[in-house]
Amino acid sequence: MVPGTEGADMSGYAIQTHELTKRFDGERALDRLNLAVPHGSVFGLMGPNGAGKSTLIRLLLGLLQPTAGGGEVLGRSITELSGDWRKDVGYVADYQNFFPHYKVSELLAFCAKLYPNWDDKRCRDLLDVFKIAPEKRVRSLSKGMKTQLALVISVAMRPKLLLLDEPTSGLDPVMKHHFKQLVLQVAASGDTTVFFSTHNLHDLEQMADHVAVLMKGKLLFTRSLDELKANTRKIQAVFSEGLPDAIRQAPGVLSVQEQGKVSTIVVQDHAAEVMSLIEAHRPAFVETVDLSLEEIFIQMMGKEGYAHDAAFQLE
Ligand SMILES: Nc1ncnc2c1ncn2[C@@H]1O[C@H](COP(=O)(O)OP(=O)(O)OP(=O)(O)O)[C@@H](O)[C@H]1O
Repeated sequence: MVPGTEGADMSGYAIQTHELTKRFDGERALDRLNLAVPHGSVFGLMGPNGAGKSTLIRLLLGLLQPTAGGGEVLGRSITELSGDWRKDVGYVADYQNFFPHYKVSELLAFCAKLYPNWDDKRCRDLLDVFKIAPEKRVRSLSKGMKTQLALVISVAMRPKLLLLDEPTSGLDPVMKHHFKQLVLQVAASGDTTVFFSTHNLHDLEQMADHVAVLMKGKLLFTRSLDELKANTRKIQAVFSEGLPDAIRQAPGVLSVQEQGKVSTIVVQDHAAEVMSLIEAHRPAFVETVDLSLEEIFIQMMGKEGYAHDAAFQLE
């Protein structure tokens, strides 16, 4: 086994799901999800309210049982009852449910006994960064402070996998920054896979190297961010007789906009072929322009028949 890949399955994925399905009262919250999260990646799962993000994370943790299909986390089946492997999984939920009457120091002492890889120095350093006073009662912390405490615990346990459910939603801008920096530091070690859900495109762009979009329980697409950016191109071309139909209908064309004689063509995965086709039709002018992640998402959502604003927000 390659050093540092302990806990990944033989195919190098920290998380894999196979036709994973969850119904609540007959309603499908997750619909035949096939997802593969590479070991060591920072994987961002994007989706609007009710898309199924929390349901997926709770299934991965074994807090819910699937209606059909299955999956593996760190090479172990998510339906396996033994909880042993979960000591390697850090989890920051969208709502923290710690023992409210404990002091922060008591909660941390409890965690230190629970997790075999607990790193006390790391824990103390992080409490300083987030300015959480150990003598405070957990119940007296604000929602954002509880989220920070959950991250401190999840990082101090030195997890192989860190699952974060909309982690930055209750944090102020300064704490959001610290939080993201910390997650990136953890990920940079290469030993920890980070899987986080978000509504926010900027979080995705700043943190993730792989992305997936979930809508109404279905996976719309999943890709590495570099690949997504490299393989999606905007081509602007001027044709004296207007855009030929052969180009409009070419494989990989996500959208076409025409303003006067200028055609703007967004193409995915087939940019070289579309470019050759354009040149064969002798345009008066042609150039290729990079797209921002926001533009790429708008295009891909449009291709799947969704309005982009239904899926994500910008800050
Ligand atoms: N315990 C439950 N019982 C019944 N329905 C549920 C339960 N948990 C989730 N659902 C339903 O499953 C669907 C997916 O919910 P989920 O919480 O996974 O979405 P989400 O993407 O995390 O949303 P949000 O961004 O608002 O947190 C929703 O329609 C929700 O109402």
